[in-house]
Amino acid sequence: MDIKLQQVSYAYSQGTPFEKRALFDVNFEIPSHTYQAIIGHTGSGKSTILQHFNALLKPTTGIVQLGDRTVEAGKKAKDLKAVRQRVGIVFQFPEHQLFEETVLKDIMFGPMNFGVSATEAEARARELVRLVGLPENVLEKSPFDLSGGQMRRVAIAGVLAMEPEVIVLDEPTAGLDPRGQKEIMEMFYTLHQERNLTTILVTHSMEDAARYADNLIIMHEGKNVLSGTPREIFKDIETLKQFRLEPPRIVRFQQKVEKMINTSLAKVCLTEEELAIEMARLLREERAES
Ligand SMILES: Nc1ncnc2c1ncn2[C@@H]1O[C@H](COP(=O)(O)OP(=O)(O)OP(=O)(O)O)[C@@H](O)[C@H]1O
Repeated sequence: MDIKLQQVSYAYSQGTPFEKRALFDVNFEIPSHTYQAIIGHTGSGKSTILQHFNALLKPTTGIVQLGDRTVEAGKKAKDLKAVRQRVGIVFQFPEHQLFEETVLKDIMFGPMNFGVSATEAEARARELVRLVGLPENVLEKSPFDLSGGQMRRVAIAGVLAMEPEVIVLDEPTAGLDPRGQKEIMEMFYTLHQERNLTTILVTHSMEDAARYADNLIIMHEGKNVLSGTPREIFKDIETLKQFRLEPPRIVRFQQKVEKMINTSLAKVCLTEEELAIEMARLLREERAES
């Protein structure tokens, strides 16, 4: 399902003395099956936008198109329940929302609430605990007896149990150790590839945005100011600085190397592996010349 925002503005507490405009005429489209990263400095409007992806917030002005459903300022939208099944949101620290006595019940809760049979919901839970990297015996445990990292995985399994077409990830690795962070990011990338899951990652990590996303949407002061592939976006460090963003460490390192050897590499490298390959190519060319 495609998501399209047209001239979307949003104000918190509209019409009160506390009114706070958080989005201004935001326009972009997220085609099905793509992996998008939304990046921007603190307060740029990322969390406000993501709540429009399943109509938790409705625009103050403008139109949000969620597949065949239209959410429009001042109009009543039909059948948002179906949209909420199709778009799963993994909020920051999703483990805070766990509440059932057992992991099994917690993962089954969402699908059963949407009319899935207990047998089917249990089958999904058994498959998903494995997929998120937990042993099957956690199913009978209380979620509150698990470690923070394990609780995070249970909460993610609960969102996946709804079998969404789109998954929205709000800083999904916040607070995890580096190994846990990598495992979770790799798991979502595998899901994106193997199940064609449209993935929207809201992140402060330029490294994750560079490594995983097909396209980046840059937010600044409530507006979408820039969009493009990671290579396009991270090529222009000066523009990024205007939006108070820095490119990934590896791109900054490449710049340092280029200054040292007084040569530009053929492309912006987004990972250490890419930079190593480019440097090896340079060495081969130099050997061939001499
Ligand atoms: N519930 C709220 N009531 C009033 N203003 C809010 C509320 N939530 C967010 N804001 C304001 O809206 C603006 C956008 O906030 P938002 O949380 O969407 O930004 P963000 O890019 O997600 O920030 P962060 O990276 O810190 O999570 C900010 O100025 C923020 O202070």
